[in-house]
Amino acid sequence: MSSAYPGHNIVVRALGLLTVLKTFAQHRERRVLLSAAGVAALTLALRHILSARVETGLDAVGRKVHADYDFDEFDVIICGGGTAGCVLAARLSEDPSIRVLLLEAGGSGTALFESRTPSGFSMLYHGPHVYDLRTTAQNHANGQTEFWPRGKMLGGCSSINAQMAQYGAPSDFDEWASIIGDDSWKYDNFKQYIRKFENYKPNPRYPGVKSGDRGSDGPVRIGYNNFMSVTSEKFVQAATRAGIPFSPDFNTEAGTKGVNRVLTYVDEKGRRVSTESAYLTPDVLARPNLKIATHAQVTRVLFEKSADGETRAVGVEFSAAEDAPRYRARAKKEVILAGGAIHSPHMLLLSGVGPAEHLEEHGIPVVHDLPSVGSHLIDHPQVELRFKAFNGSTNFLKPRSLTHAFKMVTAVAQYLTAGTGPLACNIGDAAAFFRTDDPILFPADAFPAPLEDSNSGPDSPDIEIVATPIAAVNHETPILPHLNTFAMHVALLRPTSTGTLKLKSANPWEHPSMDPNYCHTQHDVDALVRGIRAALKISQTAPLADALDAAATHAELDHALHLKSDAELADAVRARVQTIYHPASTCRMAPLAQGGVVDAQLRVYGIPNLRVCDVSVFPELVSGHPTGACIATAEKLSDILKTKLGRA
Ligand SMILES: Cc1cc2nc3c(=O)[nH]c(=O)nc-3n(C[C@H](O)[C@H](O)[C@H](O)COP(=O)(O)OP(=O)(O)OC[C@H]3O[C@@H](n4cnc5c(N)ncnc54)[C@H](O)[C@@H]3O)c2cc1C
Repeated sequence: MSSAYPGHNIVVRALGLLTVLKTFAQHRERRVLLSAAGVAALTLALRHILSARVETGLDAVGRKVHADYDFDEFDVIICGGGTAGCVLAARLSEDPSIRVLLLEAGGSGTALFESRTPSGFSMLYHGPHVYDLRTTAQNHANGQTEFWPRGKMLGGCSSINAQMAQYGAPSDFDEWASIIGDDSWKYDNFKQYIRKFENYKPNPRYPGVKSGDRGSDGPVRIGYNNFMSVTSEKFVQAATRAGIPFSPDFNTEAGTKGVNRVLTYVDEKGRRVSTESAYLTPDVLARPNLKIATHAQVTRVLFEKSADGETRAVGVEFSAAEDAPRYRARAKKEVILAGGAIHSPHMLLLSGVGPAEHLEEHGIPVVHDLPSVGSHLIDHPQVELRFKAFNGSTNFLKPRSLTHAFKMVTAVAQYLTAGTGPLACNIGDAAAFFRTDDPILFPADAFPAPLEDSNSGPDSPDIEIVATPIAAVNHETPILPHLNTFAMHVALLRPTSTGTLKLKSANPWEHPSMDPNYCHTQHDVDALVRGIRAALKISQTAPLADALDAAATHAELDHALHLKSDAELADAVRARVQTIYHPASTCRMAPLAQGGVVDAQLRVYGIPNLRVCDVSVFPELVSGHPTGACIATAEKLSDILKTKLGRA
């Protein structure tokens, strides 16, 4: 249930921090040091947490399911207060005539130190604020299951992501428009919603970013406010020398190819900008027509049939826990699912909307037979290449030695006083975007076999290399923690393998089964092999080559990977593929006959007042990072609904 007072949160968070530090306090001298670190960290936590607010209790918005059928009524109920959900809640409630209820399964993200601090997100991975999900065993990737974290808090994944603000190529959105047959999704029309959320202030240090290309009045602060590691700076220079042009701004009409440090969702005080922090500001939270219930998991949507036989969503059922009371709230006009790529299709299936046969298998009464719910699950697969660096690693953020603890104390002090330093590093601080048919990187004499072109247009990339000043096992545990490490994450942006999401059971508290079908197509393996070749070339180009220890031979390191044949690299891809956290497209916006779940206005086919709005509606995965397109999609739906429902 919701915590009753902010002080409770402060104590819990501070204790969490101290527990982390305590792990390393095994010797007396470390204890002295760590007390200092503990005090600094506690102060930091307090500073970030004081804004925590009392959360709305479930009783305030619903009546118990068995009490009666006279439950509280809203115009719009939003199920999921994540990246898209917070945008919808804030924008729709701008019109005082629209009564909005936002139901979120988790608590507040801004109240969490690990979320607000750009480098801290992986510390949340296996706790209560993140869905600790795993894929099914991957048949084409050595039978492995993959860790798939998803944010369970206001802001959703925008509260735990790597804060990289690159939104996808213009042709990706033109492709969306062509799939759904509606030009309002074309980049030239859709970009107004990107500009609407952006808040970029020109910076003389980055003259290449043209103010006309970036929005300046929106709620989402973007900029180069993150800390940039020395090794990633060298990566940018080496990639340029290896043949990838420098790009002053990844998000322009000219396309998204090139290399640079990344624009981030980090503000000038060095804090993460999530959609909770950007949109659910105190003035928004004070609106009498907006109610937000946290720790409120929607267990199903409620439907009624009208006299003319039309099925309408009339409300939702929700609860704090499996064994806690269930509540209901009534939606007079619209129900919007914004649970993300995993939980929006999950909510649809639990509510009886999906493939009839699959629902019947689990004993769920079929409300509407919609075969494509959960199909077309797609993700960006990646392979992490690991190197020993001479310095510059952020390994010490997970301290393992006295030296690390010293560095940590310095970093905490730097962050506290100036909002910068390694704690303000978003971890993925630089990136290169290019194509597998680039003639400079892949000359025909060395790469004679052409690959299938899976791009959305001639200027969009299909490979991204993300540079990180740390190499980690399972996304969080540093490899060789006593060494400085550096990693390049080679990600395939336009995979042709797709998979499915299905129910494991009719129990809303059991997560569905997710099969992204990694490396099902040979194309995906071959394209990743090319990406790895390019990354290895960059690793051997100055000045990055001089920053990496080419003589390091540990089995966990990839300094000798360039000696392998393509067939050996293909084996390595299947053995090492993992997620870069971008699952999408499980409730696709596409024509019904082509596997669609929602139409161009994000209405679920067959149920006109039930909509889905999050990355699950992406017709195809963008060739970049999904948050920007997700926020813009929510901005667009808000405009559509305010025109339809509002008075103002
Ligand atoms: C570790 C990580 C790093 C990433 N890095 C980047 C990056 O650098 N840049 C980028 O652009 N993208 C990044 N992404 C991807 C991006 O953050 C997501 O694609 C995007 O935020 C998803 O937004 P969404 O609205 O679809 O879902 P989410 O933001 O996941 O929101 C779904 C919300 O619904 C809630 N919910 C779920 N089920 C229910 C229910 N039954 N009832 C009530 N509430 C429910 C959840 O708790 C959550 O708050 C990253 C993701 C992760 C996990």
